[in-house]
Amino acid sequence: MAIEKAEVLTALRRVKGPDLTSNIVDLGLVSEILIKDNRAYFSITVPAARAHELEQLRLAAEAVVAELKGIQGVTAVLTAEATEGSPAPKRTVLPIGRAEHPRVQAARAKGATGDGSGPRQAAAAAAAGQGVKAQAVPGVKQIIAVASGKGGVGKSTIAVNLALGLQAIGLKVGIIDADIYGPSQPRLLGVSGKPQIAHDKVIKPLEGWGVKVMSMGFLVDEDTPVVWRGPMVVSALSQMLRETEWGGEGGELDALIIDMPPGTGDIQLSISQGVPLSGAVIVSTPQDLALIDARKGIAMFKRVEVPILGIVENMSYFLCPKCGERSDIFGHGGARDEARKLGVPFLGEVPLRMEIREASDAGKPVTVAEPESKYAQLFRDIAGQVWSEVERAKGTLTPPPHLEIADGGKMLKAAFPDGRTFELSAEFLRVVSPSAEVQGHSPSQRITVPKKKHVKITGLTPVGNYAVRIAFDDGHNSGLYTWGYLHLLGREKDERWGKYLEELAAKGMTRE
Ligand SMILES: Nc1ncnc2c1ncn2[C@@H]1O[C@H](COP(=O)(O)OP(=O)(O)OP(=O)(O)O)[C@@H](O)[C@H]1O
Repeated sequence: MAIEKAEVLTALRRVKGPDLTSNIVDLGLVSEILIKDNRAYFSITVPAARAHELEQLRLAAEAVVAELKGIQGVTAVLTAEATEGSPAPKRTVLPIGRAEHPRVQAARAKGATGDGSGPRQAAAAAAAGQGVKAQAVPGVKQIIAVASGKGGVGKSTIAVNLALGLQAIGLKVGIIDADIYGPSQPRLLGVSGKPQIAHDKVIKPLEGWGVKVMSMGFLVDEDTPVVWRGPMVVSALSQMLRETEWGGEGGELDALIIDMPPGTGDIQLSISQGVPLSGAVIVSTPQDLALIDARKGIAMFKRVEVPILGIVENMSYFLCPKCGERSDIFGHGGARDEARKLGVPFLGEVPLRMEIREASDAGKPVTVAEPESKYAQLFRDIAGQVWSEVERAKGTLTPPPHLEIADGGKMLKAAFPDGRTFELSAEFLRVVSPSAEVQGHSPSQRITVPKKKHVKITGLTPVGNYAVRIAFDDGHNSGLYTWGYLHLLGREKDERWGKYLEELAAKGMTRE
């Protein structure tokens, strides 16, 4: 049954205004009520100076609406009329601490399973940073936030290429666009349309280049007033996280990237408290101002004990397409210095390049558009480091193996400190090369075919202390094999890739 605005207004008439004589509706304090998917959103105008003491009023308003039959969620915020310095009165949401909603308390006391709306409320409350411990997200192993202290630094571009880079190193990946002020992931991944609701009201995510994608843009219309987008982002994100079928047929996602809204305000804080993040990647440009904001971002994540996986310096330098000359137009190296000072990993410098922008505009990010380019390589290297940092933070980092090229290059022997030794044929390694020419994470989506039969390994180049780059005699040398990936290949080569390799063999390829 759809919730009507009139019902919400009737309920709110039970709440007395700050003067305790009349109710908040008749006092004209309640804003336009927005109802989406049986979730109600509204604001109550109060004097800015009394925001803290009127928190009870906000809670009371949420509580009376939460009692309506069929309601799925309520978000009320206190706003103040800000007239100073602006020609037209403007509403600002007051940044107040949000206490736990009584209904959430009740649901939690019941183990958050009681009346069906309890868990959802608890999840929304968790996402709203209301002191509920972040719950795990079904179908997702690790969640990585990509954040920036300010807008326009290329956060979304880095996020999508990071997702594709992670996929290229053998992981199953999804991405959520939480940037309510300008959702761009579907466009970047060349995806259009809206996700379908499958069985049991579960949302089926869209998919672009093998990456599962959900966007705030699917749930919150562009015509939603900006003042509402902040509060809505938190509950819509919670809904998207927990009601989307991330796992599905392909199995659990190894990593879900959240393209965060730019900045370090209340919304970002709520997300980082309410979502079980494995860590955060901070994107910055080299300018001092951007770095100050990046520092704020790092401080915010540290405050809520989210590990910083590292900093990426984007638009780090300009490479002249004609002469190849490099200019440090924004200054350069600031993020590297900042990372050193703050004791967080520095993940890499991404140049300002037309190819990167054009590829994004065309819905085919550079990592898939030009997989052999140095930019794609760079994103795979960044992804490799990010993943190692995630594993380090979780205590699951695979220690380096002893590697040996055997049988005249036909075989790689990998002996891991856990005592396991794997023999991986050159041809198998070539086929499962984690380069971006390999699109998609399932064997059938992989398009890599060695350029010659009986391919051999010609060289191993260690990268950091987390991966090796393997060169083959057909000229391919851009695949980055992390220790974790090599271990996985050894463990699961038959189950995951056996059938595919048989198909290749049927086409005339051999496994040795
Ligand atoms: N390294 C780069 N080289 C060239 N263009 C880039 C690069 N990184 C990002 N851009 C371009 O800069 C613009 C802004 O990038 P993007 O949308 O990724 O930034 P953002 O930080 O997510 O922005 P917002 O905060 O507004 O969401 C886009 O047009 C994008 O294509």
